[in-house]
Amino acid sequence: MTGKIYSASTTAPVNIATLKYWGKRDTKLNLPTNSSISVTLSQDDLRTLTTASAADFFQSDKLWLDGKEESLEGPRLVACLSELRALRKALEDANPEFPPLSKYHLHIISENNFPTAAGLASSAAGFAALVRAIANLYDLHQSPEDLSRIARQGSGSACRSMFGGYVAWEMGQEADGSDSRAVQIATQEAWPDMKAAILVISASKKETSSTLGMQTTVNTSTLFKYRAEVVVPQRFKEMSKAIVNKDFETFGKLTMIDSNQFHAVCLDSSPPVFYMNDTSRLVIGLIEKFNKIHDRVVAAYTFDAGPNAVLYYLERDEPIVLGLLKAAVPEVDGWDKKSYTASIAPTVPEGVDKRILEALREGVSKIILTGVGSGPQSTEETLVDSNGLPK
Ligand SMILES: Nc1ncnc2c1ncn2[C@@H]1O[C@H](COP(=O)(O)OP(=O)(O)OP(=O)(O)O)[C@@H](O)[C@H]1O
Ligand SMILES: C[C@@](O)(CCOP(=O)(O)OP(=O)(O)O)CC(=O)O
Repeated sequence: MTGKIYSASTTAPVNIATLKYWGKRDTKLNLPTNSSISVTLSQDDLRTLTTASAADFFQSDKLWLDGKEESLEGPRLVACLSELRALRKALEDANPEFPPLSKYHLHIISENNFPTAAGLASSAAGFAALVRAIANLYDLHQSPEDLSRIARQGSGSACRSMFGGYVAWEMGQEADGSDSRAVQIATQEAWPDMKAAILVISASKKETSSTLGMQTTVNTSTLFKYRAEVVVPQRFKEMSKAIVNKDFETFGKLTMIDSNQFHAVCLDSSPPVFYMNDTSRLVIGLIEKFNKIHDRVVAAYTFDAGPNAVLYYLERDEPIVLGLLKAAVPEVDGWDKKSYTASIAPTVPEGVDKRILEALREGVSKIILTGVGSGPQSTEETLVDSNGLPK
């Protein structure tokens, strides 16, 4: 017997930090040791689509990710579901005519249009979509800031994917995490010409998870304390100001030095944690040289917990940045996704060693061209069929 299935679907974006979150002061609540900042990337290129559904005949909570059933027993998922259910329960208590969705089991179906667990921030988009979809299903009226506190418990960086544009995660001080949440620094419209090129250097699952890597750093790195207590608070103010002022020179410089410091504290951990590889380091060398030749910051690199490079640059510099990348990796997948790249000529600026470009060719498998984008969006597209199962 099947009864009514209630459902809601949303998409959610990936975000790539420009001031990195690395370290937890509370591992259960995902409370960070420092505030962080990120750019939300366009969902035209990278997105999670999640449908949350509830019905009185569902036998248990279930999650399907990219067509495969996954366990819902992990403490992070449990924390998100129980907080959302408690909010729905309060709404039902105040409005007895509402259907008792808080008592029904959930079927959650999700698809990422990019590789999962490959250092492309799938957990951020995934948990943001899960929280947003259930909040929509439950008709919750909490603000994105409030919901970001729940998404944070799924994966820290997920709290920043509750917003589009330029986003800060304020670390907060409270032991219960009530003030550790994401806020928007600037909308996508306020600084729309931010572009990003992702060089996929490896799309395989990483060796050391972010969760494990950052706890090794917190427990063993002596440089880490200085980063969290002295460097990041100052950098947070400078980067927020650079974003509001659309000052790419400062934004880009801070982005690069912060990525490098994050990887330095990883190296200062015991045992050391390595996320970048030789190709990643070639990208750093190339971009440093390129900026030097132009005598300004044209492109800024950043690397998360994996070897993939993300380059931020402004739209007006697209011809020279993509000209360089076309000279380096002309054959990789991804160029054909954007028709405007056909007219961009491969260009090697004088002073760039062609051997570096040739070496890069060996290590880069794909390019994703994207830019700043919006936050989660409700959609009519649904992943659930009339029996409450994945379509
Ligand atoms: N759409 C989704 N819905 C729910 N959970 C998801 C979704 N996508 C990813 N996840 C969860 O996130 C995990 C992957 O997170 P992980 O941190 O290992 O990789 P990543 O997010 O791609 O990389 P990084 O955070 O370093 O950029 C998956 O194993 C899954 O548990
Ligand atoms: C390097 C980072 O991407 C680390 C992200 O870590 P996660 O948010 O994936 O970690 P958990 O909270 O343990 O799920 C930097 C960042 O996104 O700020």
